[in-house]
Amino acid sequence: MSDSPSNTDSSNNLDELRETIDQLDTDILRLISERAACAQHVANVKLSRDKGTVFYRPEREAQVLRRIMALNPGPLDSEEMARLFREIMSACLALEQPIKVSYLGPEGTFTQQAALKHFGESAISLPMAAIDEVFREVEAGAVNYGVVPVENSTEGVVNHTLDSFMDSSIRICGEVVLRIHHHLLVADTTRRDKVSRIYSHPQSFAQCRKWLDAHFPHAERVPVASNAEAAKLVKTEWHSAAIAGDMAAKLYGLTLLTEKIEDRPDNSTRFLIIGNQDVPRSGDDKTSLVVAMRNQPGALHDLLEPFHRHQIDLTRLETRPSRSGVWNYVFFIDFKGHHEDPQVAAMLEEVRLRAAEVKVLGSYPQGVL
Ligand SMILES: O=C(O)C(=O)C[C@]1(C(=O)O)C=C[C@@H](O)C=C1
Repeated sequence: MSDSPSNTDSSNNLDELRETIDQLDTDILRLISERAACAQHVANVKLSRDKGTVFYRPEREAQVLRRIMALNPGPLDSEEMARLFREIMSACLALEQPIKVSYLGPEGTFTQQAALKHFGESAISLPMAAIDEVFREVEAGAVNYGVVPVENSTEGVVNHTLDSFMDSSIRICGEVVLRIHHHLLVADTTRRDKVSRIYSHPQSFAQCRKWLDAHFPHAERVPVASNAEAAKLVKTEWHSAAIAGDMAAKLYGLTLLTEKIEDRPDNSTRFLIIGNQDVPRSGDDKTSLVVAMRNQPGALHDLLEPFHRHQIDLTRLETRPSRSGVWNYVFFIDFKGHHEDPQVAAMLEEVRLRAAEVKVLGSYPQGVL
């Protein structure tokens, strides 16, 4: 079949456009390679200054990503562009030092998704069975960093994570916020009209409660240790479904029977990056503290008053029972700013005078992606 004139025009045009793309790809390839070689030089400079240097620099990564987002001319949106640069930096860092990251597993959990979002695909991610194991691995130096969930916008705080900080010297090096989309998943063998049992993590059941009440009021809800575990179980039972995310669906080859069944469309979870390093200022930081107050009237007011006076923006305040005495409480506080900012340092000085104990868990860049 011969091409009509207009087809010939457009195919010539297509050839030309593809040639342009080839040229651009050649340029991008050269530039990424130059960037990677530059990161290798950076590694040598770091090593020549300090043998025990840390290669991963959260504050610098946040600055790189923020700059790219600000410069982005489009048409790709800034988040998409930052994700591409995230992967380039991840590969550059892996040239300097392969980074090992433990996360609350098993494979396919939202925490793994958060770890990949933060560190990129070049990091080596290792699943742990429990939050305290993630802490232990980091403390023991078996991995460089850990990723644990800390709060969900629908379900609130993850107490296990807060409690683990009380007996540990671990620092917070970063945060990452993930939009959480839950799907109803089935296997090829599932009889879709006969679903009588649904597996999921208790938090996910809570986040999809209204949808389940409306669509599966009679199905048995079976809580399991993780969404990935729920996805695995579905493979073995013809009358069961699971609630889990994209990663678990992909990992276990399940089909999305209904997508995005979470009750709140803005459902998101915040994860913390834990490690052994103090992170310098990035220009847009947060700090987390744990504070024990003496058990006396007005203690909470006394604690918060310096924050107010120094105009420091609190982003979270949680109370947990202390482990050292009955009816003693500690406060977990997040606020905007870095502990080296003069205003924050002055405020902390005053809080230290009022509190029985203050521990700075870390100052770290606000989540960028
Ligand atoms: O600037 C550095 O310290 C680098 O090592 C380079 C680089 C990058 O690729 O931009 C890589 C890893 C660090 O975590 C931060 C940035």
